[in-house]
Amino acid sequence: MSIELKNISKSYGPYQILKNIDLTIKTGELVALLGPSGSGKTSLLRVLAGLEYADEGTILFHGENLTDAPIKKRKAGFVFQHYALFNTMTIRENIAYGLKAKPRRDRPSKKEIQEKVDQLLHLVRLEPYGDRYPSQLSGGQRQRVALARALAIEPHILLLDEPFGALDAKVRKELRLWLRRLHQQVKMTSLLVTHDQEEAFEVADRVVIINKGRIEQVGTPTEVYENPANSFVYDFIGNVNQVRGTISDGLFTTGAFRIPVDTAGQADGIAFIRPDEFTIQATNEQAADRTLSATVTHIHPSGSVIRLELERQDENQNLEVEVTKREFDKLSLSKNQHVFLEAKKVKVFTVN
Ligand SMILES: Nc1ncnc2c1ncn2[C@@H]1O[C@H](COP(=O)(O)OP(=O)(O)OP(=O)(O)O)[C@@H](O)[C@H]1O
Repeated sequence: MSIELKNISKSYGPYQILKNIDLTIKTGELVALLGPSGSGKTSLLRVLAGLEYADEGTILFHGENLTDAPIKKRKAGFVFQHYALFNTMTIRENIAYGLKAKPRRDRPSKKEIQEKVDQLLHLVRLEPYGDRYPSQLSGGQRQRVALARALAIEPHILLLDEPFGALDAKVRKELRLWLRRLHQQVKMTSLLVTHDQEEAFEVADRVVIINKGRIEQVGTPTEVYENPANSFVYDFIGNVNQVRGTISDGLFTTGAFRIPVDTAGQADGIAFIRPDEFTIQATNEQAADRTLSATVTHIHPSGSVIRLELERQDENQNLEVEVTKREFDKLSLSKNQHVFLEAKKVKVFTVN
């Protein structure tokens, strides 16, 4: 089941919270909607599900116009952050709930329901827990039950709103790998809402970055990480150093650092450089134009990657650099040492 959103807009009173959203989700694709708090992720999901209606625009489910159709017609399975399991029902009963609640003519037989529940318990790896109650499971296990329950009705699309948001970091990590594998098995067209960049990048086929109700970029995790479309996306996805400077006649300059840019004329600019995109030169001479002069202020020796804090010598600015343990040992860096940082990859945006 493919989904197409065309020019979707929505306001609450004077506040426009979704602005001309165009998005296509292909059949069987898992797309993550990623953005800061209040950016409109949940609102978009609700409009898609039929829990809210858009003021403008069209929603197509496999080519069929369901813009004004009620929730039922869209056949969506939901999983929310807070496990809405029925506490007085066993896990089996919880999973079977949606099937038992069907009108008699659509309802599968008792035996079919039992078989379906067995299959789903197997799919979410909870076979031994079918006769327990939700309070006897861990948070992660309960979310797996919630997913099994959502899948029981054989939805056309799966909508996941921060499904692992209430769980601790370790369980979240396990569950997102598990979700990835589950999705490979069931291949259900799915939309995952999250504000966690790592989660979106690890789980999704494609990522949609949303900010203030507008889509900033859509792409595979690699495309978005390697080629952020604008300064918002660069800043939002992962750690990045932002170095302010000026653009003049095709050259971005800050201190002795200069690199060519496509922008013509004069403007203020910001160069974005990720911490792992520097080469450290422990020499006394500046070897290249794209080099910043800096002093090591802190060394955080944490595992195979060493994180360094440095202070620029020509400006009052701190920089963050990451090097492999191997490179760090080779350079034998120490606190207060002066180095040059050569930027291997830089992206400059003009400041509006
Ligand atoms: N029923 C409502 N009435 C008025 N404003 C609303 C309503 N629901 C959401 N909003 C506003 O719409 C904007 C987008 O909210 P939404 O819940 O979609 O954001 P979100 O990206 O899902 O945020 P979070 O990650 O914090 O859940 C927010 O500014 C919010 O205050």
